[in-house]
Amino acid sequence: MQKSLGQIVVPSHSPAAIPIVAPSDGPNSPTPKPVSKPLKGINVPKRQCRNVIIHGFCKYEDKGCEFNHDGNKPPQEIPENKPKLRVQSPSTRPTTMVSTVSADSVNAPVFVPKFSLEAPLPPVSTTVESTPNEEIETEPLTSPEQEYNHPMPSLTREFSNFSLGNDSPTAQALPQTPSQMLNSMVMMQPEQTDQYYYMNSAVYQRQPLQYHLYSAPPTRMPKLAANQKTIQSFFMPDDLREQLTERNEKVLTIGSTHDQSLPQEVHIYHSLSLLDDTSSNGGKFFGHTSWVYKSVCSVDGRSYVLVRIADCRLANELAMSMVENWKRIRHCNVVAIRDAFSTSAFDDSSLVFVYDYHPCSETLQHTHLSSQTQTNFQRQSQIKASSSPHVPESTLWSYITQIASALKSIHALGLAARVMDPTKILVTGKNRIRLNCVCIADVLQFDGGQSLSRHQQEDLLAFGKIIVALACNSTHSIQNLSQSFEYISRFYSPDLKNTILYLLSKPMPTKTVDEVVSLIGPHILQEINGNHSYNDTLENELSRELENARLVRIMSKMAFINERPVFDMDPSWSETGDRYIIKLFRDYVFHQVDAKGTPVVDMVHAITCLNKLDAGVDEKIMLMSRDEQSCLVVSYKEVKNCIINSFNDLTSGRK
Ligand SMILES: Nc1ncnc2c1ncn2[C@@H]1O[C@H](COP(=O)(O)OP(=O)(O)OP(=O)(O)O)[C@@H](O)[C@H]1O
Repeated sequence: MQKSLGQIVVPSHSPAAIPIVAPSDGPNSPTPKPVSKPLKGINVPKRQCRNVIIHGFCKYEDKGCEFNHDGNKPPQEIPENKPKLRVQSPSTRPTTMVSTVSADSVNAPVFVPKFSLEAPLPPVSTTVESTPNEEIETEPLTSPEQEYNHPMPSLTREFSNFSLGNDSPTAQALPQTPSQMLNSMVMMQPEQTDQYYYMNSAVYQRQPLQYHLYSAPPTRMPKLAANQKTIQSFFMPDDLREQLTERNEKVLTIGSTHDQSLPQEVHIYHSLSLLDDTSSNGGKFFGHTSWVYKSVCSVDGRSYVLVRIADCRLANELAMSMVENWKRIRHCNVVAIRDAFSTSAFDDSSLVFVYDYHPCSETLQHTHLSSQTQTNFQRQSQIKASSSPHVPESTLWSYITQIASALKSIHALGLAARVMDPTKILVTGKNRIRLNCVCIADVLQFDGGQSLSRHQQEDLLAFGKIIVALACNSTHSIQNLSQSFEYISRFYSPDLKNTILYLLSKPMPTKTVDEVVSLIGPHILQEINGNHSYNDTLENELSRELENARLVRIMSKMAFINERPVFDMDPSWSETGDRYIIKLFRDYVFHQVDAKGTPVVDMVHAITCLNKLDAGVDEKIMLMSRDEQSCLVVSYKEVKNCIINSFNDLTSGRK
């Protein structure tokens, strides 16, 4: 038999995923039907046209419709060489699987016309099986090439509908309570309604993450066969997923709405919440009270940090020009400043500096030098050399490298950090640090850059003090340097001690951050190596998740279509035409049973099938109806087209 697009031939090696079982003879089928394979030279009686049965006439009677249009006459014979498309019951030919369904049949819906009789009949494609040995004649809707070459832009549009992120401005401005939701519904005209509006909305209070629900892989894995994989191998490690989920959660969390003291809106920022709620008096910044808020920008929908300097009036208007200078610094170890403005929204004259928000960040002070983590410095001398230091040397070198790198960029642009303090350095994730609150000092104590070199020398000095504090695990260590160096010599390498000595040495013109960088050269290489390895690990994880994102999209589309009770006024919409194929495919992927009727729960099978479906490969599979009365051989590509068509139907705006 010739393979063509219009005819499906089951490949001999086709994986018969659902065993082909002869149907049991029900009460309604007392006699087995004869094999209906059209034999060469024998004419087959022509069958009654369904359009005549349903509508009383067939518009295509004179336009090539090959079926019998004379309701009372017995079916005629058709010429033997006329191409015939049919589905045969698997019961009749269980071994050769004569599923001579047209490939186009996957697009066939359909006895129920969607359009009125006056309107042109929907051009449906050639044939589909609904029960064994039944055929329906149709005209192809589009050429197969047209169907398979689905335009990319429309595909992209469809996928963009699946955006579940909440980082769009629309998503951020969503109603939070059901009553707000109701109000917004009332106010919205039907044509304004975004059909995905509520998909993105956080209507209910977000619940805290249930970390205990994340299960780790068993500690002892059973020995796996070569073709077996653990379920964990498909997904990213739990700890990484937890970390990323927690960050996403932090970004989405909007502060307590009960804090009425905060303004609803400050400039273009709303949903303010205090980031540091431990102190009721705020922090101190060059003698000014400061507050740190997380907020959402109404322009781009992203979260930002607002550092507010309360009750502050600038003596020199030029001071704000420093913000533009600082905006030029885009460095991975500096929290980027985005904007600065003065405002009376807090019922005073406040200066507000806007920074990028890095969720789940802690200050260096909090991570290593808080009252709980600090060791009593007086007892340091009693600590034995055999015990390990509080901050491992590799971590200290990582910090030194990152701070040196940040300072190098800052000093190179003719600026000084001036915020070298453990409370102004953020730690995010493992050893990832960033200088925070840059620029504020330059604005509050504006001097037109006259004391730049002094400030740069102070940066290096403060850098040295931070490392001493971290190494000795005490902020007081700097007050007793001889004891501190004794401790450092005991626990850390001479390289580290020399670097600290250099940073704490007397300020002089030759003492620059460039010198520091050359001093720590070998450790920078180590840091680069570590970063590359970590990047490789993350990329590896990303590549696996990439597949998962594809699968979620295609599964979501299937879920939108399958078992939909009513669409287009048609209660059987999800059971007919393209949708029927999708349903059978869903059964093929997820609802298989073995010979004993036990469910086959095979993740590898499901993921492989879904990947092939998403890629739209030409490989053919055999789908079988639930009553096992009919089977259909289709390619993944055809199933994918069915999904695309049906999803387009759903999203075309028809009611
Ligand atoms: N850009 C940012 N991204 C994410 N979190 C931040 C950012 N800036 C600050 N934070 C968080 O806000 C908290 C408060 O910041 P702040 O600068 O006031 O630190 P602090 O330790 O309270 O210092 P101070 O004692 O001077 O008030 C920090 O602990 C940090 O977790």
